[in-house]
Amino acid sequence: ATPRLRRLQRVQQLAKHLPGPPAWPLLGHAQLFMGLEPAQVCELINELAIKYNGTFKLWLGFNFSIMLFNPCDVEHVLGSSQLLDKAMEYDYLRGWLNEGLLVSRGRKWHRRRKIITPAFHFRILEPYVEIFDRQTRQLLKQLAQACQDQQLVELGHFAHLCTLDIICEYGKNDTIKIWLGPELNMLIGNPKDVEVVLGGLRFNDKAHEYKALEPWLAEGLLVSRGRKWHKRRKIITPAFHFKILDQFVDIFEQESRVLLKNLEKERQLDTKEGFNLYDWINLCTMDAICETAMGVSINAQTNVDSEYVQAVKTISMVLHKRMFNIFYRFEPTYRLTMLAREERRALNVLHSFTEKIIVQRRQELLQRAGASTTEADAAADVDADVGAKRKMAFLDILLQSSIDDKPLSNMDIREEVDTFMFEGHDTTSSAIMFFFYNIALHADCQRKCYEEIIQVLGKDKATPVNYELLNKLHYVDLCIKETLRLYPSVPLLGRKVLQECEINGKIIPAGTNLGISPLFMGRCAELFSDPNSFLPERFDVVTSAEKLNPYAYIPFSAGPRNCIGQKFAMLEIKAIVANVLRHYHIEYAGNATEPPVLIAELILRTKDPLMFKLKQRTD
Ligand code: HEM
Repeated sequence: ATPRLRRLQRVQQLAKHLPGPPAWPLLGHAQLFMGLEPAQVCELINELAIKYNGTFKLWLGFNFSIMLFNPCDVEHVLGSSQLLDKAMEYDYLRGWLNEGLLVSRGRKWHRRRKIITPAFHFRILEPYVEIFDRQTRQLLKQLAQACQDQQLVELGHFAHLCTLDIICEYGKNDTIKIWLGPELNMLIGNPKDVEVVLGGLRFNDKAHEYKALEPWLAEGLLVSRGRKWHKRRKIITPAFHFKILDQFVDIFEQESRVLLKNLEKERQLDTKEGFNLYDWINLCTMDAICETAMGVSINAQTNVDSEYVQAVKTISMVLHKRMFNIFYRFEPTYRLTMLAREERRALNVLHSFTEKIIVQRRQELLQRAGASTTEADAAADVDADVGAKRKMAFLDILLQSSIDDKPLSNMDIREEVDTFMFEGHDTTSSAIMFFFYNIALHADCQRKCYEEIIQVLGKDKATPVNYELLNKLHYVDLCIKETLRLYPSVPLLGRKVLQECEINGKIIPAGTNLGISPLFMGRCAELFSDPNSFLPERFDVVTSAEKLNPYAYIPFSAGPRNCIGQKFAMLEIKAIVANVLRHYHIEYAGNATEPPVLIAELILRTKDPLMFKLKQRTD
């Protein structure tokens, strides 16, 4: 027998004498845990501990564990200087923590522990107490408010915001480091450093967190790197040319008309608590991006239950969870979760849909290339079975592009189209929702927006918006910019340092993650006067005294890897808000004196939905 087999035989021999539930061949006790929710796993372990008097064995396949609940046993293990190595389950942490103190062993652990211990000396901890105190008071205020409102208090959430505030406290105005195990993260808070990072191509690689996007977006523009990114960016840039955007305004117009119908139903319901505007806007922006990116209508606004719409919603939820919940970060354990199963199902729907459209459109283009001009024109008017229409700039440009004289494969195109789908709808809907929130709270701003819209578009509500008219909405433009300062749709950007480098005198080691927060910078008093007030005029180049630093205001990021879709986004937002505002006066139905609790995930959102009421305009 091999040494491994001999070891297993020995384990099996000794295990026989230990208490524990009966085991199945090969599976061991794994079947006991299959399909259980995390809370049920804890309950089961608790029951087994009681049943077997504090000590029991568990076979998970060939993996043998003993669970110890008896204080004498616990003392023996934790008090020992021999039993210092961590269990196999900790290996999943290595992808993130590498050999940080938590998982390291032997001599390495000893040495590290020795040098890290002084960092927790009371003299070092003492100055932190003031920060804990201040942040806890803030936490208490939130809790007191929650009790007053008789809400159920979700402590975990408040605690999370409190720790975020502590980090921001350190980072005020500057660049700070945060160690997560051996992984160094730098949070960059000053525009000079931001300029070095975003202003060139040296820091073009995205941070580790973006990996969660790969199952859906593969190597699309948002996550790709190096030469691939360069070449793709070059061929995609023309897709956002103003002549192409001009055609899309029709789509924005049509989709906002459908939105108006849905809003009218909500207005007629006229409930006391108002309604969640975000959900309707999100469906509207999903319709708009689907039609502009792929040329097909999914009719999300009229068919919320469609498989594709549900899959987009599922995948957005999965991405949020994977990026921000540590339990879903480690691939091997993640693969076994229900979430992973949901993700696989949703990806299958999304990828098959995109592929079908690409294949079909490629064939159409080939047929048209081989046909005479009149035949081609006739074919151009026929919609295919998935409802393909003629305005297909994004997909068309990709299909007609080549890199190194080779056309892009279906997979190449799919990743870019999926990237548009992802980047192009939650971002704009978040911006539109916060826009309405801000102007609902600032009656004067709402009035000015409305007056400008009427002045530019005229009184006839049936007049469609177009590219030229939207560009004349100057005051609306200022309100959108100010909204994105206070509520940037992408609250955090991350880059990875591949080689040791210098940022304004600071030497940054290779492997560091760089974090830049448009949300934090947008509210920094050193960068914006009266930062918490909604003051759209600050962006007016003619009247504003404030000179804005392009690296302080970065909702669309900045530099060569900025948002490629920003002009598209501004047009779409303007088309939707202009159409809604000329029909309705917007009222905020929540508590206007309390700012919403923000959750800075992949896309900025509020803890509770923002609720609105609408009043039909009769003038
Ligand atoms: C208010 C709306 C939007 C905001 C605030 C926004 C913001 C951003 C930000 C901050 C980035 C940089 C991300 C990073 O470095 O990790 C980005 C990248 C990107 N955005 Fe947007 N975006 C918006 C709308 C759109 C739309 C409508 C589209 C497409 C139609 C789009 C397509 C992209 C793409 C493809 C990238 C990746 C560019 C690259 O890496 O070269 N975005 N966006």
